[in-house]
Amino acid sequence: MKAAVIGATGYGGAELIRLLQQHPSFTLHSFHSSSKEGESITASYPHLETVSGMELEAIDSEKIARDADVVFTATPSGVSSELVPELVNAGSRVIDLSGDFRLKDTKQYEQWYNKKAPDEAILENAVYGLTEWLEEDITEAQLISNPGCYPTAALLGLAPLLKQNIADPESIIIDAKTGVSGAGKKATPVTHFTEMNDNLKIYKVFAHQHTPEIEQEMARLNPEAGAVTFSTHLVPMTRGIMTTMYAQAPDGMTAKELTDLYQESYKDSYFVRVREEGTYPSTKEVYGSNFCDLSVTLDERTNRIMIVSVIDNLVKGASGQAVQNMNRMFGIDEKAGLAFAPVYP
Ligand SMILES: NC(=O)C1=CN([C@@H]2O[C@H](COP(=O)(O)OP(=O)(O)OC[C@H]3O[C@@H](n4cnc5c(N)ncnc54)[C@H](OP(=O)(O)O)[C@@H]3O)[C@@H](O)[C@H]2O)C=CC1
Ligand SMILES: CC(=O)N[C@@H](CCC(=O)OP(=O)(O)O)C(=O)O
Repeated sequence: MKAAVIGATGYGGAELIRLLQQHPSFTLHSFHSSSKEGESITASYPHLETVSGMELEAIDSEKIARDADVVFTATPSGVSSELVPELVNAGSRVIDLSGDFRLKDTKQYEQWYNKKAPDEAILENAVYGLTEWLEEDITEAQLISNPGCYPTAALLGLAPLLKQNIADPESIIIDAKTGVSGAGKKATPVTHFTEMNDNLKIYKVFAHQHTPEIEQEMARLNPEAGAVTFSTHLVPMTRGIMTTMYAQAPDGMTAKELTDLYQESYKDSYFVRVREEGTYPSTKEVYGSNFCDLSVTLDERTNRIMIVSVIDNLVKGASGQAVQNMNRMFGIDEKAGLAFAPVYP
């Protein structure tokens, strides 16, 4: 089967190329660019020399739909909302990495992204692809909206608690940190070297566009869930997200019961690894991989649950989960092309 990647010159696109070039059932059919048509991908990414010398092609939705079995749109928010409907209407099966098709409430999208919402008919049929918690079979789905990086880490960490209705959802606080590749390839005044080196920054305080996405999906897991406190920080590292989450526990709960619940919840999920009680994951332990490592514990003095969740933002937080969703869409083993160990140290 054949895959096409739009936005191949970005970080998410480059990661899709890395994952797809060694996939057992898909070949990389074409890469597409809005600004570098005709250039070799190695002009943008010399590390892909000998891996793929293919040329970047223009974005022609009709042609892509005719030639490829699946299309990844690793394009910015506001671009996907225009591009994805063209592809869907031309008959493509699409996995979109942007935030454009995640929020079902278009008013919320316009408020948090400050952009025009996508076509409602296309949006209605988009399936939110948090793979481990998909409620439906996606083998017939035409459009998957791949979750945001922070929501992936946060929701995988909170889902067992929410599903079992263990903690008061109103008490949940999500404190998150990310590596700088989360901001994409272009340096900005916030992310360039002298700003980020030897520094730790809080940003988008109470204004992060992933807040409504997390709330929407928390409510799907537990209708009692409402507004959440969510803070985001930039850390001087390339890849990785750590979310540390807190919730008030009911009386009488033990750390062991919580760990047992998490281990049971994820016993059939290859990519979610729940740590033994008393051990905590770090971002390096998932670097370059599709794993999400979790630990859960209880502070007996405050009766507060603490969950730690780590992912690689470019893999489980973007391109890896997108490939996992593609595997599900095509009814093949969800681990295909993804069952490799993290890069360590
Ligand atoms: N980085 C991360 O960790 C994560 C990113 N995402 C989301 O994935 C998407 C891709 O992110 P990322 O790769 O980091 O971003 P980058 O900024 O690194 O790359 C985005 C690419 O989109 C292409 N592009 C820009 N404008 C247009 C346009 N008008 N039409 C078509 N293509 C365009 C550009 O390629 P060209 O100029 O060659 O067309 C660019 O290389 C974004 O929506 C992002 O929010 C989601 C989760 C995590
Ligand atoms: C470090 C950094 O800036 N990270 C980005 C991650 C979000 C992203 O990738 O955008 P989507 O909304 O399309 O998921 C941010 O915090 O906005």
